[in-house]
Amino acid sequence: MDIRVRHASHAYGGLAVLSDIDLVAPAGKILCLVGPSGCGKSTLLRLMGGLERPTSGAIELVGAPPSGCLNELTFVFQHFALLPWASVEGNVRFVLDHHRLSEAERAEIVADVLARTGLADFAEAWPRQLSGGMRQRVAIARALAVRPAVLLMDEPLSALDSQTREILMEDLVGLWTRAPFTAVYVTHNLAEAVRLGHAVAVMSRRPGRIREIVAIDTPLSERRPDDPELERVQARLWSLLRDEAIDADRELVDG
Ligand SMILES: Nc1ncnc2c1ncn2[C@@H]1O[C@H](COP(=O)(O)OP(=O)(O)OP(=O)(O)O)[C@@H](O)[C@H]1O
Repeated sequence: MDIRVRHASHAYGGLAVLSDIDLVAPAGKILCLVGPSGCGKSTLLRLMGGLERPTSGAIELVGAPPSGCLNELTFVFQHFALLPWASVEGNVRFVLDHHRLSEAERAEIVADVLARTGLADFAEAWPRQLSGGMRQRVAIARALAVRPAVLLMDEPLSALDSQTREILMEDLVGLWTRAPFTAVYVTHNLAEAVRLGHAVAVMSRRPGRIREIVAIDTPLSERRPDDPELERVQARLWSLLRDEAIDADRELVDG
């Protein structure tokens, strides 16, 4: 399923946050959104997910959802928001509770996503026993359990240390390579954007506009941290962002 943003603008009261965003997140690809602090990345993601309505313009879902889709749009946030009183398995099971599924179907989905995210041996563990990386795996497993048409990810790795981030990036690439999903992925981190994005949409400072969409052709599974082509793309992204980021930073200090 594609998610299409049609000339969307958004304001909070008198604060214009997004201006005339026209963008497609194509089915089966990961679209990264980068931009200076406060430019409206999370707001755009929330509009895409239907948590807010744009002040003007529209958001459309186009095409058929994947087979077995229980929720078309699912979020993964920076903070994992796991249920502390439920085990890993219980946390995943929870999102299936209000869907009409047999017990066997439910068990199959839970076992499948726990295996895909490397959590099969941790099914009985409690969130408090898990490292940050493992907790975020649970959040990803929970999101995948509903077989979403589009996975909306808001800085999912930014609370993690750099080594864990690297491992989870490899996990996400593995998950996508084995079973391609559609995702919109907000990040501050350009290295993450060039590792995970089939395309990277660069936003201007607030009110956020799309400055440019940079496509990256290297297959995800062939991307390495020190790949010179990716370093070149990352430098290009930084050249697009640098002045906007400096101005956004000044705006926050002055404001
Ligand atoms: N619910 C809200 N009510 C009022 N203002 C809001 C609300 N949510 C966000 N804002 C403001 O809208 C602007 C854009 O916020 P948003 O979180 O979308 O930006 P962002 O690019 O994701 O920021 P960051 O990179 O810092 O995470 C900011 O100035 C923020 O303070």
